[in-house]
Amino acid sequence: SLRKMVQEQTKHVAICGGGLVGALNACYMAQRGYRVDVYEMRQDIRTQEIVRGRSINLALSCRGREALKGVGLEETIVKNGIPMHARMIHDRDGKRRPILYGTRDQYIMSVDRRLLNEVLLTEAEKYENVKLHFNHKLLTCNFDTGEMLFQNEKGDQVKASVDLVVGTDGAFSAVRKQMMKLSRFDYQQTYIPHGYMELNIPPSADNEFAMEANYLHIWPRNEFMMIALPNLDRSFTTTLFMPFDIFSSITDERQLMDFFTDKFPDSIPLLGQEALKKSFLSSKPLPMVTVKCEPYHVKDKAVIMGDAAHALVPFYGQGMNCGFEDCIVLNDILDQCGDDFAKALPEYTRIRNVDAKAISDLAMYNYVEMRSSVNSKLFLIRKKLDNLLYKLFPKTWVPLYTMVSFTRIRYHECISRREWQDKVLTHTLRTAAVLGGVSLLVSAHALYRHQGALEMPGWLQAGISLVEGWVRG
Ligand SMILES: Cc1cc2nc3c(=O)[nH]c(=O)nc-3n(C[C@H](O)[C@H](O)[C@H](O)COP(=O)(O)OP(=O)(O)OC[C@H]3O[C@@H](n4cnc5c(N)ncnc54)[C@H](O)[C@@H]3O)c2cc1C
Ligand SMILES: Cc1cnn(-c2ccc(OCc3ccccc3)c(C(=O)O)c2)c1-c1ccc(Cl)c(F)c1
Repeated sequence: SLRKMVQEQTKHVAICGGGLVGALNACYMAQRGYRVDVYEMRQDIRTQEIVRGRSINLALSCRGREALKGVGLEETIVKNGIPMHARMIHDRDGKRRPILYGTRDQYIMSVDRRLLNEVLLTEAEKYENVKLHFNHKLLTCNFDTGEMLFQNEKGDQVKASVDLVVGTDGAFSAVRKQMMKLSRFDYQQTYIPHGYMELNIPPSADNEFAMEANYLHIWPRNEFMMIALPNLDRSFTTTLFMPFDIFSSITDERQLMDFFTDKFPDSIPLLGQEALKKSFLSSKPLPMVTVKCEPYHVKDKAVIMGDAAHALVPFYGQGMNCGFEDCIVLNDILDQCGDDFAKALPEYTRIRNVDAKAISDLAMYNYVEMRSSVNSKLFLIRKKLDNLLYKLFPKTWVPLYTMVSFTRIRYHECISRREWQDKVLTHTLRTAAVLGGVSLLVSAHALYRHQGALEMPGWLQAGISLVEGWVRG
């Protein structure tokens, strides 16, 4: 029948992992007319009750917004987010200084992770060619036949076979695990010595934000960093980043209060002393892993995206933004290749791998930089200098953070442009210094001659002979 023919013609795709990237990608593939089955190992998060004070939020920037726009969701998400126009740097003496991210329209957004996932799942479900399967954990998949084996909540095994397996199952991806058995699959992972712990700054007594709302609050203390992003309920989700061995050295209330009084004194009244003690001493710090691998595809049968392909350390706030941008990149390539997976998948690896590695390196660079040399003074100086040079040379000195967060310049190009800018700037500054120095010497020399001074000071003679030598050389 016609229906059977159409069904044969229609690409059948399984998306393993209904997290942020999987749910978004389901919308992109549904838009292409594919038959989409999403398999998520957890239960439907939309049925779980909301736990107050446990909201996790994420910084959404340009790349992620563009991806949401591609499926008509940007407005919905922006409406439910809070713009952050600047960083608010907290000094140890409690002083707070804002540094703008750029112009009025250059801001990042604080969005609630759970709400984002729910909106994406609900949007995906609206497509009649999308089916969501919760409580389905992928066990194995066969890249020759497209067969997949799941385990459902009853412990039964469920089989499925499709034209394309999409692995969006996160940093510990089962699809990637299968790929690792194949020859010439490169893989590397690194756990960093820092852990992170989420704390909560509740609204103030009169139910207002306890700090300025439209800011990314940062307490940079070299090897300790803390950030706070605002929530719609006027609380701030606060994340403390610290080496695991420091976490484990704080075992009682005294040690905890000594530590916070020394490092983050202004945050104690905001977090609430009793709440801080309770949540810190009852939580375990979580690990952060970075994963790099190549290729992202297997023949015309499988592709991995999001954290499954490139888990980043969170020191650039780009993991989700990068995973969302993966969806645009693959969608554009499918347009160019006319939905021919044999062509599109190798092209996806060729294009995306170099950019994912670039943002992974940038995130790790930020981690190393901030851990080793960035306290609040230096944070301020570097960002103010960045903004000043950007004002003076808007075409040549675009801060790296601006390129990464407010443009869709390919991640690897952000690095090469930055290196070029550094070269240009150091060359310009050196030339200016030399020219400045030479003109200083020449005018000083002329001044002395004019005043008939016979004996020129030694530094002037040395400088003049240096310049003569340089000019002759
Ligand atoms: C502390 C911290 C702060 C962060 N802050 C930011 C930020 O500010 N901005 C930003 O852009 N990013 C941020 N990130 C990164 C962001 O959280 C991730 O990049 C993003 O969640 C990746 O989405 P994903 O869908 O690829 O993976 P995940 O969100 O991990 O989703 C994977 C899904 O797959 C499911 N799954 C796993 N295994 C299986 C299986 N075998 N079968 C079926 N389903 C499976 C999981 O249940 C999950 O639902 C942060 C990360 C951390 C750790
Ligand atoms: C969630 C999120 C969204 N963006 N950023 C972010 C990251 C780095 C930044 O600068 C690095 C730097 C500052 C000073 C010197 C070198 C590098 C800036 C900035 O420029 O404001 C903003 C984060 C974030 C995530 C974790 C930590 Cl620990 C953190 F502090 C911020």
